[in-house]
Amino acid sequence: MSDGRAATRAIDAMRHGWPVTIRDGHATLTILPIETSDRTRLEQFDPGGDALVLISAGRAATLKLTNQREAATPDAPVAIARSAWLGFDEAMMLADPQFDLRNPLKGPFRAVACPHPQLAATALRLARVAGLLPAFFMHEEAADTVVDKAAADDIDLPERLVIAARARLPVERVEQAEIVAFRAPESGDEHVALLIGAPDGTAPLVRLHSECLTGDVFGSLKCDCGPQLHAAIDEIAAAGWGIIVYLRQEGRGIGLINKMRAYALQDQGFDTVDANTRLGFAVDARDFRIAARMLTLLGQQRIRLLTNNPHKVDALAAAGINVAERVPHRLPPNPHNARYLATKRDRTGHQL
Ligand SMILES: Nc1nc2c(ncn2[C@@H]2O[C@H](COP(=O)(O)OP(=O)(O)OP(=O)(O)O)[C@@H](O)[C@H]2O)c(=O)[nH]1
Ligand SMILES: [Zn+2]
Repeated sequence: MSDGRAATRAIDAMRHGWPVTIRDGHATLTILPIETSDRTRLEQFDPGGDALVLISAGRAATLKLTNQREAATPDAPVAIARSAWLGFDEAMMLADPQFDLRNPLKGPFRAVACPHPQLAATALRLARVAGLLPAFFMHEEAADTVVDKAAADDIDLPERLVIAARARLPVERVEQAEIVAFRAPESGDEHVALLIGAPDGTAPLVRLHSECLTGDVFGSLKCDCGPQLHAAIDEIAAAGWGIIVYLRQEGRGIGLINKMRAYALQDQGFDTVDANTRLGFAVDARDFRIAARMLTLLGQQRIRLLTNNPHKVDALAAAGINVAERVPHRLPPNPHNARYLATKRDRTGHQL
């Protein structure tokens, strides 16, 4: 089993703006997240000015840096050489898309062959887990905090998820309900399932709901999450029994702060897909194996799934869950989320 402590320490260091070394055998790559660093830290990290800047392929495409790359694979991380004028502020412009439309980028940027592309890919993944912009300064000298690539890649593996507690939880829309809390030892994520009604031997009606603080708590009109959650509780209650699997995968897995950044880009006119790509993330960064593991721990491997997203059905099936039926979960649009729903239909394969 890989060392989960080292991976957790790496995430913590990144959030604090401390460098982290990712190691695979003798190969090392040391990264300093741009978002949590500053001029002084950069000076300490790279006194000679010869570190590289690491960004994702999606961000590089947005910045039109891809055609200069040597790498043949379109998803490969992109390295940019620092030059005398590429200081901390300029690197922040590379990292954070909020200024893309306001500030014409300095340049020319020189994309160079990315050292240790596999380690760089792990670094970008860790940024997502840490909820940080996927952009780093990097060099090859070792830092104090070291994590093996295998341990870093394992940090949000669902296999070690366990049931931590369960209790009766009558809720506004249905009194017969029980909440089950799960803990993911490495990442510390606390996922929950709301069991509604009483098992009757049939396949439960299940809703996979990904956390949406803005929709679930504040009633945001930008998305359909809140109404979908409430309608799902009602439908499950009406069906007799079922489960809300509430996944702590805010913003389709990019975290709350990055989702707010995506919203700011949407205010500039980009849709939900392009906003994620401009930030340097996958359009959907969720791992539905977590949901499969939760259902398995609950003893429910044959389900009916409330969703419009065929990808959820495929991902559960790939993780060993028998989805006997997909039940559509459509709700009327409002003026604020109509474009969001149209984008889901037109660009991410939702059956709306
Ligand atoms: N990154 C990002 N995440 C968003 C945005 N709008 C909503 N979300 C997140 O999207 C997730 C909601 O997705 P779900 O309701 O599970 O569903 P779905 O993939 O659309 O599929 P359905 O089951 O058909 O509803 C939540 O984690 C929200 O926080 C956005 O504009 N950007
Ligand atoms: Zn939402």
